[in-house]
Amino acid sequence: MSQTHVLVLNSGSSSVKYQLLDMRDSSRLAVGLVERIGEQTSRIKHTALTTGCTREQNGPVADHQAALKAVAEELARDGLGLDSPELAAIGHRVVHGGMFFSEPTVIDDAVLTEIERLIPVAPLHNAANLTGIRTAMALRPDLPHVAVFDTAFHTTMPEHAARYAIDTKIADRHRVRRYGFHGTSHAYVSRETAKLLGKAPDEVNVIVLHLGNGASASAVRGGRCVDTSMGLTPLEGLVMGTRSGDLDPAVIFHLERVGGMSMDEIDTLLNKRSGLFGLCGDNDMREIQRRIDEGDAQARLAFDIYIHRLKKYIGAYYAVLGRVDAIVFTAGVGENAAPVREAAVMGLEELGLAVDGDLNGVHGDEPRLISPADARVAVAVVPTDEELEIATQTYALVGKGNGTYSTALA
Ligand SMILES: Nc1ncnc2c1ncn2[C@@H]1O[C@H](COP(=O)(O)OP(=O)(O)O)[C@@H](O)[C@H]1O
Ligand SMILES: CC(=O)OP(=O)(O)O
Ligand SMILES: [Mg+2]
Repeated sequence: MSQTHVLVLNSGSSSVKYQLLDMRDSSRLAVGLVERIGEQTSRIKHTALTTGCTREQNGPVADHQAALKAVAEELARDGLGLDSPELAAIGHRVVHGGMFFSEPTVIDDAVLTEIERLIPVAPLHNAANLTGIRTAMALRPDLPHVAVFDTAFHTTMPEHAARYAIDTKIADRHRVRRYGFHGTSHAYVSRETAKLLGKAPDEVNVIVLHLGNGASASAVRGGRCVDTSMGLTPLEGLVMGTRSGDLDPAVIFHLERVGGMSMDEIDTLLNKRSGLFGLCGDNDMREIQRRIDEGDAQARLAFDIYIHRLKKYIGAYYAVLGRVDAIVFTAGVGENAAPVREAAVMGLEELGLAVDGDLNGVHGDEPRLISPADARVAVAVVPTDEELEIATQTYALVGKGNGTYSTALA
C-alpha cells in the first residue's frame, strides 16, 4: 500500500490540534482538538471527514501524553489509527527553533536535544511540543517525524531587524536576538495573498497580521520575511490574549525592585495575566465585543489599546516595506472579528488603506478582499492553515521529492 497520509500534531501550551491528510490531493481525513489539558474541564473534539462523524468527550485529560493517547484512540475508532500502513510521516509544529533550523527537519536525538535546550525561550510552547513528539515517536518509532519550526520563515530577516541594540558580545554569547514566531502561518498566508491578487509571491509586499490568542505581525517583501513583531520569545510585539507585547524593559526592574515581585512572578504576569485578559479580565475577543456592545468601559479601553498597538505596527511595516500591496488579517481574531479589521485601518486612507463596510461584514472561509474596488492597497482576510502547511512541508521532506532525509544539525 502506498504511503500518502501525513498526521500533523500542533501541541500548544494547553491544547493539541491535529489533522490527518491524504497528500495525493491534500484532503483532510480527520481533524480534531484536545483543549484545556491539565484541567478538570478538558474536551476532545474529533471529526472524521471520511464519514462526516463528529464525537465530543468531556472530562479531565491530565497532560500532553494523555492527550496524544486520546488522539490516537479517536483516530483508531475511525480506522485511521497510527498503525496505518498508509502513514508516510508525522509532522510536528515546534515553536522555537533558535538559530539552527531554517528548514523542516527530520527529528533525531540531536534535534530533540536542541528543542529541549530552547524551552527557556518558549516556555509556554516548546515543552509541550517535545512531549507531543516523544509520545508520537514512541507510538511509531519506524516513521520519520518532522519538525516544522515557527521560527523558520523569519530566518531571512536582515541583521538590522533581528538584532536588539544591546552589547553585541553579550547578545551573541546568550543568543539574544529576535527570532519571530507563527512563521508557518505568515509563510502560508503571504503566499495565499499573492494568489488572491493573481501575482507570484516574489512580486508582492505584504503585511501579515496573525491575530489569534498569540498575535504577531510580519513584513514580507517578495515572499521573504524582513521583519516581525515577536522577538527572542513570543512575548514581544502586539497586545495578545494574555501576553503584554511591547513594554519598556524597565517595567520588569521596577516590579522587582519596587514592587517586590520575583522574576517568576513577573514572567507569569507578562505571559499569562496581561494582554486583553490583564486589561479587562477577558481574553476572548467575542466576549470583549459583547461587553463593548453593552457599554462596558473597561472592555472598550482594552480594545482600544489592542487596536492602537496594531495600528502602530501597520505603520511601522509600511515604512519598512516602502511599498505595500496588501495587508492581510488571519487567525481567530483576524478571520472573525470585523470590528478589529475596521478599527485597525480606520484613518489610514492617506496610506491607501480602507475597508468596505459590506465586504468586511461578510463571513466566510475563503480568502477574500475587503477593501473597496479602487483601493491602492488591498486589504484581505485569508484563513490560515498551519496544519496544511506543516503537512505539505513534511511530505516534501520525507521524500517524495529527493528521497533523502536531512537534519539541519548534521
Ligand atoms: N467569531 C469570533 N469573533 C471574534 N473573535 C474570535 C471569534 N472566534 C475566535 N475568536 C478569537 O480567536 C482567538 C483564538 O484564535 P486562534 O487563532 O484559534 O488561537 P490559537 O491558535 O492561538 O489558540 C479566541 O481567543 C478569540 O479571541
Ligand atoms: C508562538 C505563539 O504565540 O503561538 P500561539 O499563538 O499558538 O500561542
Ligand atoms: Mg495559533
